[in-house]
Amino acid sequence: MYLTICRFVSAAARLYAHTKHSMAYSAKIGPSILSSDLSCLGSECVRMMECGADYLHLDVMDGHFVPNITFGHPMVECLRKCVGQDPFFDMHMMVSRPEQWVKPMAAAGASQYTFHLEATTNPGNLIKEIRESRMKVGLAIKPGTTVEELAPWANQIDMALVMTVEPGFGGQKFMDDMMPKVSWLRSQFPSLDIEVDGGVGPDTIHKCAEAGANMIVSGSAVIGSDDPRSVIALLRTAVAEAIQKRSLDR
Ligand SMILES: O=C(CO)[C@@H](O)[C@H](O)COP(=O)(O)O
Ligand SMILES: [Fe+2]
Repeated sequence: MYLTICRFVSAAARLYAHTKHSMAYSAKIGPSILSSDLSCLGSECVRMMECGADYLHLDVMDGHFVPNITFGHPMVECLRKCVGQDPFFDMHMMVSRPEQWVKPMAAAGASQYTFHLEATTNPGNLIKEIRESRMKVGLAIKPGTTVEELAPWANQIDMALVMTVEPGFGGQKFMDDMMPKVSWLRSQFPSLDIEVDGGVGPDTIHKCAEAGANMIVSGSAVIGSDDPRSVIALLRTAVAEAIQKRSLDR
């Protein structure tokens, strides 16, 4: 009897340790507010947080790196004042000179600075500058960039963003053929935060979750829904279940 209890306790401890290790990352849903009524950005951010968002994904476009213009750090500063200190701002910097906006974005209240690998010749230096500005570091790749190009930086960043559309516009069709990039990254970097962005919603979330993404950006599917709270919950459940399954399979 004593032996049976000991075996049970040690198996439970192993399972706990295993799960704890593989749960180094968790399911997080970040609505992209680009899809909302841009005249009401502050209240839309508040509404998304009230609907259960884990973070807010803010798309900055400069009309040069991508063929569209959105907003810059003055808007981020206003949004920070509007929502308070708590919400995590993931800045998706679709800009040609990402070095230029590190300090202004940090001062405006950005939490994470996600820049594009294609936009800089010196990712190492940019990573250092972002850290010195006390923000987390995200590194994004466009659909045409291979994941092997991102890999050398993966141990220095907090999050890798695999774009699942060509950056520039919300409401585009999800590109399934980006999923092997996510699977490869998950296999090589088991505890890295991996984000997907573009065309992600209830119809495409399972592919992202199974491939190993844990940070999910969703614009039109969440913001355009009559019930954003349920969509956010559905997306999070799909990702959490996939994480749990992976931890049991290992
Ligand atoms: O960065 C981008 C587009 O460039 C995204 O963040 C989109 O804004 C997401 O919107 P949906 O594709 O989910 O509608
Ligand atoms: Fe984005």
